[in-house]
Amino acid sequence: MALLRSKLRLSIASSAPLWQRGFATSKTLSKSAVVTGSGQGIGKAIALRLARDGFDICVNDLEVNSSMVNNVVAEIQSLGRKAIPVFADVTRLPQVEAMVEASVEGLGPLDVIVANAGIAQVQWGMDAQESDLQRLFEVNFYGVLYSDQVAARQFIKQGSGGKIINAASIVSFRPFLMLPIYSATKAAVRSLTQSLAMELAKDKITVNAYAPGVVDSHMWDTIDEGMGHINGRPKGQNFKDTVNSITLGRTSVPEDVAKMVSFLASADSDYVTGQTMMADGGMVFS
Ligand SMILES: NC(=O)C1=CN([C@@H]2O[C@H](COP(=O)(O)OP(=O)(O)OC[C@H]3O[C@@H](n4cnc5c(N)ncnc54)[C@H](O)[C@@H]3O)[C@@H](O)[C@H]2O)C=CC1
Ligand SMILES: CC(=O)C(C)=O
Repeated sequence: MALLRSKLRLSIASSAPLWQRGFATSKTLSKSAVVTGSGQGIGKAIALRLARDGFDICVNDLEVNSSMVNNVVAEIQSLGRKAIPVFADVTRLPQVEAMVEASVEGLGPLDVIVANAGIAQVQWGMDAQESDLQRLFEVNFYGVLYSDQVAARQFIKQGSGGKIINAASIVSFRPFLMLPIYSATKAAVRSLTQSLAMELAKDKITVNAYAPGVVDSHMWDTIDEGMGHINGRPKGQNFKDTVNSITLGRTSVPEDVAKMVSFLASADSDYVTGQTMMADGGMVFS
């Protein structure tokens, strides 16, 4: 029965064009998604939202975060969807390859990858060292590129297209003071998203990115603390201060971002590619 189901999934996946496949619900054949860096924060919210949308989820993060990952997996399973934990460092191509392989093995054909894993570092551009550049670009750019490449190869092998969704930021459009190298990595992700959209359209693969504004997550805890070291503001103040430049008058929560990613992962976005879509409460108007 399981074999039949997986053969059925494969034949549906490979025979119907993406735009005819529509949404899966828990009662229909499911789709699957890999979400990198989904042990916490925005990635976790995306993983849970996509699970609610009907996806089975490969939950990825670094092994050091295994307990968080296992909790996300359990939460998804309690929603009635399949989930598997895969510990992989997205800066290492062989680990990304093994991650996608494990996802296909455990959950069936891949439909969506969300290249979400990222890190930030507060500093002045004038102080940035080679090791800072290396670390930030390795995770935020190489990690996204490797995830996209490996997923795209899998989509091409399956022959039915797919959706690549990258983590950009509003700093892809306009850098934040004290986040110069981080901002440059996110501008690079926006550019890569456009290039791969052009390159992969012939394979029925769309490539888009989401650009959050200020999101209450572990990342902003570290940004707030780092900025505090530079400008002396007390803990939490740099985060709070951002509200002054948010049109909707509040910082965001990971679920605000997950709603946009849900759209980008759905059939409703089939005619959208090469876009970096902002979910920032109106901080940057493009
Ligand atoms: N928090 C914010 O305000 C914003 C975040 N973003 C982007 O959204 C994405 C998610 O951010 P948050 O959830 O806020 O961050 P977070 O720090 O809360 O979570 C990021 C996750 O990525 C994982 N990760 C880091 N390096 C990894 C690696 N090499 N391999 C696998 N996993 C790795 C971390 O362990 C962590 O669990 C990032 O790409 C970030 O740059 C963009 C705009 C705003
Ligand atoms: C961390 C980040 O990208 C912003 C815009 O806050």
